[in-house]
Amino acid sequence: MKVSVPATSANLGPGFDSLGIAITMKNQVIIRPSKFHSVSLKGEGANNPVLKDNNMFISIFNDFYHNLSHKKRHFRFEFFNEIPLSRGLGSSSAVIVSAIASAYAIEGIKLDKNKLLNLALAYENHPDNITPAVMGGFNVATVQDNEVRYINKSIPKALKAVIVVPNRPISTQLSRKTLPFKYSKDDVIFNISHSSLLTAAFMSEDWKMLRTASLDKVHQKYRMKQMPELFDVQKSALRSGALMSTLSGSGSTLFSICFADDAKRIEKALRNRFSHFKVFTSDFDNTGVKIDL
Ligand SMILES: Nc1ncnc2c1ncn2[C@@H]1O[C@H](COP(=O)(O)OP(=O)(O)OP(=O)(O)O)[C@@H](O)[C@H]1O
Ligand SMILES: N[C@@H](CCO)C(=O)O
Repeated sequence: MKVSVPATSANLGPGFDSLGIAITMKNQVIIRPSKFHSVSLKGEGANNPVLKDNNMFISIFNDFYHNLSHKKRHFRFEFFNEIPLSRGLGSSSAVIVSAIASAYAIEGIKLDKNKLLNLALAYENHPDNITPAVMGGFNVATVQDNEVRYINKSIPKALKAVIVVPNRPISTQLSRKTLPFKYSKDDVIFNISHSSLLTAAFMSEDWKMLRTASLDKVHQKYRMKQMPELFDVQKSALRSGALMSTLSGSGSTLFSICFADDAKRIEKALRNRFSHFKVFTSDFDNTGVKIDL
């Protein structure tokens, strides 16, 4: 059985804890019944001993598997990870979503995507990464009465993402602690209006509006101060023709959206200037989690 889950970029500027989008970069796991428990890891995190010995996927999978099945079985887990850890591309959401989906699939139980999303919420209480990880595309989401309420929109092929991944991680948990406890009324109004405009721009495919609509006063500047070079990455991306450029999730990745025809030029400009970072272009994913039995 094989499960794959896309990487995601959350917030998209002003939509803190609410907006998120999926790209084609993904994590994949193949699970087979086996005489003994064993784990193989390829790609991102392959040399990280924590992922072998105390793997978040295995512990979430076991929680669900033991509740769903009364048989005692062992499995071989083969992980192929493309999503870098703690870089703001939704690595933890991908793990949560794939572990829950796998436990149901291995027991042959069909799991509705909305139920999967609500189960994932127990492990990540903001819905902006888990919603695109499950559904694909652009998503605006909130939580009410312990349920994710969302609206989803596919992204056309005419758009691509140009992504700059710094060589230093930022933990979401720590990064959230750098944010203020209180915001001024002006900043709150600024973010509500920009997040609303950004959502409307995605829904109506008014791409020229993205640059203005993606401005934020709630989290980016506080977080980017930890790695001031990110301000230069953002300015360079916009100067090279990106439609918008925002801190991805809690960082450290800078995520730019552009017209497909401009992607190679923007990627080249960013690679020339920030050769010590990983720079690449990606398509958007409109499918979300995929399960092959
Ligand atoms: N492939 C993986 N296998 C097991 N655990 C993982 C894997 N990828 C990430 N994790 C866990 O998730 C943690 C990273 O989560 P964190 O929320 O800090 O970053 P992120 O999800 O990549 O970023 P963001 O939420 O900003 O998009 C890692 O420290 C590790 O515990
Ligand atoms: N909305 C979250 C995304 C990262 O998980 C944050 O910015 O902290």
